Amino acid sequence: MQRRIVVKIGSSSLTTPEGGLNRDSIAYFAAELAALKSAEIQVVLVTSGAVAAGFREIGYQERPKLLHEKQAAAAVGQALLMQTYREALVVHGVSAAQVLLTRSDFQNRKRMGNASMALEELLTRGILPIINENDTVSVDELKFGDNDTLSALVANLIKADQLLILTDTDGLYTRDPRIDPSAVHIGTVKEITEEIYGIAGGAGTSVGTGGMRSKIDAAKIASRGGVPVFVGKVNLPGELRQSVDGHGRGTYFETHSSALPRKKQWLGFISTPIGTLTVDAGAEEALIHGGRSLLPVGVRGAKGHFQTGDVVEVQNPDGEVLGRGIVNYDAELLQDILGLPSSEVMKRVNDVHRLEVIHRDEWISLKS
Ligand SMILES: Nc1ncnc2c1ncn2[C@@H]1O[C@H](COP(=O)(O)OP(=O)(O)O)[C@@H](O)[C@H]1O
Ligand SMILES: N[C@@H](CCC(=O)OP(=O)(O)O)C(=O)O
Repeated sequence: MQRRIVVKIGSSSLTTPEGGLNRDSIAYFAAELAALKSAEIQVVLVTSGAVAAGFREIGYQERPKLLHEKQAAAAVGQALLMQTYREALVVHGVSAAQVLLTRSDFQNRKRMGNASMALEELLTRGILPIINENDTVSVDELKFGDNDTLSALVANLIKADQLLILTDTDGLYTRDPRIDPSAVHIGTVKEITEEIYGIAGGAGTSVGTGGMRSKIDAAKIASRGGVPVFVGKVNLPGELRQSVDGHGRGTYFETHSSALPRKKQWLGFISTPIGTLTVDAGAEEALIHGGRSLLPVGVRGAKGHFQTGDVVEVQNPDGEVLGRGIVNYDAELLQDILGLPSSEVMKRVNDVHRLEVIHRDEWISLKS
């Protein structure tokens, strides 16, 4: 079985701060990607840079902030981006395909099936799929915004062996190194804890969007999908291959667990919660450490107009998100029984198919 890698390149590595594509960078990445393909590694590229590449040509002085302006800039920039990649790749005999995806595509099983089949076919035929968010049609609440999350979902979808998130810094530091030059580099992260989230800051430049925080989010999604992640910098010949082989300038995020079942990946990282439940300390313990289901007795409050079968977010009284699950009651009925012991619930309801508010098989913990 051939090794399969997803490489994500951020705007900061592809464009100049003033706007516009850095053609030398794209030529460099094209050579590095071609070298992986020559080594019989299957590669999918997730690339940002459409907005940054297009905004000057459309007449904006700086990276636009309004959604419709970003969408217009991306429409110009995406064509430029693909054209530049294709020209740079053809020199190495590599043919590229454009794939544009949105978050709502991941929420639709059929569309995901189609994307997955198309990607498989492209890889089988030796083509390099180049993926970006379909910025021009993405609406605000369904946007990835940065491509880090998109790259993690793609890595899980195609069951990649590794995800490499390339950026302008050589990985994670104890603080944003642009702000604190004495920050210490972290070579390996065994587990993504609250502490790791605490040290990751926002974007470093005016062209980048997600910063280190969104890379940690992505690393979490991929590692829960069973895909190890590298976040770092490559700009020397042969350095992408070295990074794949574990000798890169960056941070390696390990994965211990085997891949979560697809249903749980969907629940945790793709679904859109319709409501929020607040649970007490006993229920938190049962869900997080006990591997148990959520019973009505542990629910303190419910917000939102959810129906049976919808996804809800679960939090503790401090507002900390504990996870997500599929709820077995609609909001109205749950209001009548929350806090009640199971014996009492059984007296009041007669046609629910389960007593549990969230069954453990339909729950994913998101607590770090
Ligand atoms: N703890 C940290 N360690 C390293 N970089 C950090 C940290 N916190 C914030 N950053 C910033 O994240 C930036 C990379 O993210 P971003 O600008 O979004 O790049 P990209 O366009 O490649 O996605 C770095 O340039 C750095 O300034
Ligand atoms: N889809 C957008 C990605 C936005 C962006 O800047 O993302 P990133 O550089 O990965 O933080 C684009 O191509 O401009």
